[in-house]
Amino acid sequence: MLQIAGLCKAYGDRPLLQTLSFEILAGEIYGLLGPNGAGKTTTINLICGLLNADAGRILIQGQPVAAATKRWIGVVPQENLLYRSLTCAENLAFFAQIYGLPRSIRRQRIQACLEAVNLSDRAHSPVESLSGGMQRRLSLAVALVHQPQLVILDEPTTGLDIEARYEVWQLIRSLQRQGMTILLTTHLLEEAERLCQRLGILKQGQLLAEGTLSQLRQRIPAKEIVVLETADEAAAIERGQQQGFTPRRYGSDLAFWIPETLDLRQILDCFAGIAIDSVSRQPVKLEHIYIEITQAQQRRSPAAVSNESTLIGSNQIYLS
Ligand SMILES: Nc1ncnc2c1ncn2[C@@H]1O[C@H](COP(=O)(O)OP(=O)(O)OP(=O)(O)O)[C@@H](O)[C@H]1O
Repeated sequence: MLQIAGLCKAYGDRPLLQTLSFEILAGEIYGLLGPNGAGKTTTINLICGLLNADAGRILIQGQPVAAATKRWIGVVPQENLLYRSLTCAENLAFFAQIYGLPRSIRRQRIQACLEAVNLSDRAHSPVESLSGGMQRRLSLAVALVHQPQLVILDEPTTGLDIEARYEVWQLIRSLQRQGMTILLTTHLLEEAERLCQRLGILKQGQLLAEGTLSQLRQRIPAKEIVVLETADEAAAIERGQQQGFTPRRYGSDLAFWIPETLDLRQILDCFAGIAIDSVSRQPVKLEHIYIEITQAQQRRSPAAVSNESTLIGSNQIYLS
């Protein structure tokens, strides 16, 4: 559906995208992940034809970006681009007109789009009276009005509460069921883990890794991750390494990759003689993989692991 090959883009003399290449298959949800400033929105703007590349190629259904390909794409930008004083139906009518939808089908498309995002009962409500979640759903309806084949969602649930987020996730899945291809950027790794079939991890304009979750998971050869709280971290790191555990720091947590499944008693036995205040065990999650990939360059030694703060949920077991 979408092929990107050798894409380069600089802002002034500052290179941003550096020979970026990836492909999105028809019907999949592809997650483009990466830290702030990695180049995700720039990539989206290039796909939409809002920016011109310095080098490289973008093909949408085999066609280079042009007026025709723009009609195949629906975009939900990071910020909702809605007319706040107009109603939901009026906003959709405006964008339907911009896309040149014939008057004869406009009304029916507007109704279908409102229905698709569960806003039929708010058709005549002004945007400014809608909750944040409803406004986000209306943005999605706007992106669908011209029946695109590729839907691009730039951080679709940032700032939404959990219920609104679930609703948007449900909508995204229903778009996929209807045969649409979806490119999604997000900082919410749980969102990516739940929705995306394949993921690309972008940093400083380069794709550091790409694949399904299970392919990316191979970056961490561990059955589980154990987080220890101890006053004697140096001794714990040394002991962990002697046991074949790989130490990592996630935020302020000292963690170890455990290559086999051990019960709590076996874990404690491995650290016998070291005062351990608590042990928590976690499955390997996308958060761990993402940190491993994006911080690989910064890591100097196993103990000097990153201080970048990332919180990872845990089932903490406190001892005594
Ligand atoms: N028009 C522009 N002129 C100059 N620099 C720009 C322009 N647009 C973006 N940048 C810079 O390019 C870098 C990448 O921006 P971009 O918005 O593509 O990143 P991103 O991965 O989407 O980040 P975020 O996750 O914060 O949205 C940033 O440092 C940004 O400040």
